Amino acid sequence: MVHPAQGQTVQDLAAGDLAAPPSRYVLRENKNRLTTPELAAIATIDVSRLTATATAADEEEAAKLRSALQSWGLFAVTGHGMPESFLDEILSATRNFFHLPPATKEKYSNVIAAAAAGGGEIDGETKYQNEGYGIDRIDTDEQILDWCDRLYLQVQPESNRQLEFWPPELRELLEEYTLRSEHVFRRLLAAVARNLGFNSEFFADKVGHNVSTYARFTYYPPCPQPELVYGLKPHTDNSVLTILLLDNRVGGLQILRDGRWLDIPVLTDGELLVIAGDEIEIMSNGVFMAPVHRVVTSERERISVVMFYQPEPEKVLAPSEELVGEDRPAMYKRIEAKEFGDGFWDAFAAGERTIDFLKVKVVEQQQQQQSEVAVSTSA
Ligand SMILES: O=C(O)CCC(=O)C(=O)O
Ligand SMILES: [Fe+2]
Repeated sequence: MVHPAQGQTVQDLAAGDLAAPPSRYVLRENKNRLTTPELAAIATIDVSRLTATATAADEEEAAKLRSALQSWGLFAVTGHGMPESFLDEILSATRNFFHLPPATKEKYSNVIAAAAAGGGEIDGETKYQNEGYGIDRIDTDEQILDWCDRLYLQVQPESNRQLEFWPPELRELLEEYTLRSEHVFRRLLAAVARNLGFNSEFFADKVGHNVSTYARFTYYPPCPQPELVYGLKPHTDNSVLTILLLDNRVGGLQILRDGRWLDIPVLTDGELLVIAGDEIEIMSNGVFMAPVHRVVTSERERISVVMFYQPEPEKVLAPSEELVGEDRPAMYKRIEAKEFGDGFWDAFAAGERTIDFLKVKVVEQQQQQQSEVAVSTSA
């Protein structure tokens, strides 16, 4: 059972002049920052140069994209056509939203029936819905909580928008950002397909033309002892690709590479970050891997605005047949995009990757069978 008081936002908690974070947030082992991580040397890709009729110079950009996806699974993006002033406006509006009085933000609460059910306490437990403002879902008393609050909204398809969760001061900006960042997503998806030798529409057809897009505005309050907590625990994204607009003042995003955590540098103003998600890993049969990443906090507040591009719910996620062969067996089982998406939150609360939590990866089983065969033949 989860104590209802756990539904308190981190921002309210942090405003209470704490000497140390409460134990629910404190990591059991020091998994966080014993040493100062190195900076990740990530590539910057000019998306305006990712075209189907590429010149030799543009081919270089496409090659850079492939190498970035295969090495890091993440890269910075320029040439997206959005003015720096527009991105700044989104960041400022996001900061302003989180600085509104608690009672104003409560109107968008992700606690189910906050008003009707007396703070959302149902059968002694706090119930959360995905969309809205608050903390991420708590499933168990053992769960170590992340040092962040968020506003989570479905932005596409438009017919699925639950506008009662949309703060008026973010609405127009989000509408425009949704259109513009989908353009970037589509361009990248086409380039990723061409990179693997397919036509531009190859992945677009698989994910559908009516993608499910979610926006996550995250606020990481200043933390009195940042080394004890996660801003956001290690995870991979539930997305084909994720487009991130990051705080241009404070870093904190880290990526796991070869067993070590590396800092993603604060981006140059006007740049976006792109991360490969679980769905592209499955569809590419592991040619492109979703990188494990996390956020560490500091004594300074930090914000991010993240767009997750997911396939239409009824689409089936599976390794593309063209990428499966004798030398590369299918590494993932087929799974409906909706089932995969629903599993994400269970997995996230449990601190696991959805791919592992839902047992979508099959390669280990095959390897296990092979090693069993090896053992029985050598015996
Ligand atoms: O805030 C960030 O920098 C990254 C957030 C993130 O990884 C996510 O929302 O999935
Ligand atoms: Fe993420």
